[in-house]
Amino acid sequence: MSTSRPLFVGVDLSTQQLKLTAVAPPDSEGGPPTIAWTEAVSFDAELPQYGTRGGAVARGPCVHAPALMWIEALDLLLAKLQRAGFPFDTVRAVSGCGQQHGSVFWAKGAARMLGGLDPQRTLTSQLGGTAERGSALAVPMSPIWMDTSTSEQCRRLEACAGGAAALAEITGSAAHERFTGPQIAKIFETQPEAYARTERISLVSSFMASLFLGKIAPIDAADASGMNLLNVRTRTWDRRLLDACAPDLSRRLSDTEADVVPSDAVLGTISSYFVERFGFGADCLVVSFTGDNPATLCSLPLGPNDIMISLGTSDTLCFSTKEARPTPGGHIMRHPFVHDQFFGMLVFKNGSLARERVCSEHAGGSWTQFDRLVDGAATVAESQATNPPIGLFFFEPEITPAHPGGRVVRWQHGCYVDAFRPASLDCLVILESQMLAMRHHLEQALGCGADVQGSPTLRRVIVAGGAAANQRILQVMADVFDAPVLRLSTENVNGASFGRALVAWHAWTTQSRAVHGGDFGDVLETLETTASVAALPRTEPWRAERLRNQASQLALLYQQDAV
Ligand SMILES: Nc1ncnc2c1ncn2[C@@H]1O[C@H](COP(=O)(O)OP(=O)(O)O)[C@@H](O)[C@H]1O
Ligand SMILES: O=C(CO)[C@@H](O)[C@H](O)COP(=O)(O)O
Repeated sequence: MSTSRPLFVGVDLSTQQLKLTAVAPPDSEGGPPTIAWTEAVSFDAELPQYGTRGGAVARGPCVHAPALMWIEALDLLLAKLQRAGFPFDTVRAVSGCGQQHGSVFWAKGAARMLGGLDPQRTLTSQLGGTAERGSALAVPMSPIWMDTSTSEQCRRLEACAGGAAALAEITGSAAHERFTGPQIAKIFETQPEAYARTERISLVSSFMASLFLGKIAPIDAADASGMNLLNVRTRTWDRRLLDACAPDLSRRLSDTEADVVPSDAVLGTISSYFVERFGFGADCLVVSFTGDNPATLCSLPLGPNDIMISLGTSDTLCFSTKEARPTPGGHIMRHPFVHDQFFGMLVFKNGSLARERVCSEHAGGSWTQFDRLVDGAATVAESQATNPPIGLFFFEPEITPAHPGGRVVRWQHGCYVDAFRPASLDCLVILESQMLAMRHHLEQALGCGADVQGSPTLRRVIVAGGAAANQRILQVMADVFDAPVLRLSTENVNGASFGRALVAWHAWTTQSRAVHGGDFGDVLETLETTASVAALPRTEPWRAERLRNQASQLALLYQQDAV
């Protein structure tokens, strides 16, 4: 074992990139851990041969990603680190996460292939299949969270449970097209031979863990909550729901006594492939991987009455809750580190990509120019407090509220318009509409009994994700939620991989009974010193009036445009 400063790694296989953060524990006990290294591979730009846009291949409602691209991204990520002199031998533990709900179908023989990889060759060249042996993947294109093609399977699953509310009572969510159970059902129905050839099914998170582990990794409780298959209270598969999706599903999902493992469980040591090819220590631990949203929860010092908003490809809003009280449009999932608790989540699909679209239409794709247009519109906002413009920017099918998409609705001067005057008002109004939509749906969720009390007792919003770099977005967020918006230090650009690096550290110290050993919550508390206020709510009365009017008009647009 190397004697230099130990590092702990978090890997995030999200929608558009594979990212890695390595953290070093604090020099003195009690301080915050520091980021020692970051690296990323962008799917579209660095692996163009797979033809993805925003990390996905879309054909109508079917949105998939090539699982082999994800494998090649790991080859590339580690090769980049190797070229940069990354000290692999100092890594004591690896954990990680992945975009939620997506599934990887391992072909028969895949587990054997994972356990016998040749360190002289890349993962891609071996798992992608060779002349001598087939691919490790039974289904090359993995359905991902942006897929909306499983409405029929969703209705069937709800019928099997006794309705949408009954399914939500069991699994924490009504049936959602992107959830893994309906997706598996569709693969079974449309590709029965591929399903028959499937040895195991992983989530994107447990798929990445499997590569590091050299065997198929178990699914963790937090990410399993996004499948419509897990009884969210007992943490066991609901056999009736499994059978409603596909035959012999249970043995394809787990092979151990427990159906799912805690999201911070130590799964074993790293595969000898990584030891021999890159120089990881043979005793480097692999700690359970989870979904990217629960992973972000592992990176923020979230206190009572705080909410987390992650602005990744999707916009998501999460809060901790002691009780599982599912809400109609939201999700209740197992908490990633407080094992007897849950978290509530609202997901908005038209998040960053919708903002990017507006940015490209009006600002030529430059965020600096976009910001100028937001500022320009903000100077006249005061004069529009009584009858302010508002819109629905549903370019893609929306999750919250459920909407088929392909539609932008603009409301100005009391009527529907095709374009705002000036057209660049889109830049400010999309931000206001997105944030007001979050608040609207949070209030509905709170009405159903979440622990967070809501404005005005909402204490803080803590943000993460790529778009959290944008000050204009955070200012509108602070105004709408009427609460301070905090961000961790700007170098901490990827909360999800950072959070999992912290989990890796905590799991290692707990296992080795070394320095730390306390609660994971204590680790997160040390991060308070790195959090700073990025935006405070502005208090001019006209602004409150504008937002109030926009909120009521938005609720009306929802009703009028309801499907
Ligand atoms: N300055 C900015 N302003 C607004 N959005 C931004 C800015 N910088 C990055 N983004 C957005 O961040 C998104 C990527 O965030 P990220 O958290 O890396 O996504 P994911 O984890 O889903 O791959 C991009 O789609 C981009 O639109
Ligand atoms: O579908 C969901 C959560 O339910 C998405 O939030 C995915 O988990 C993708 O995450 P990002 O890549 O946008 O972070």
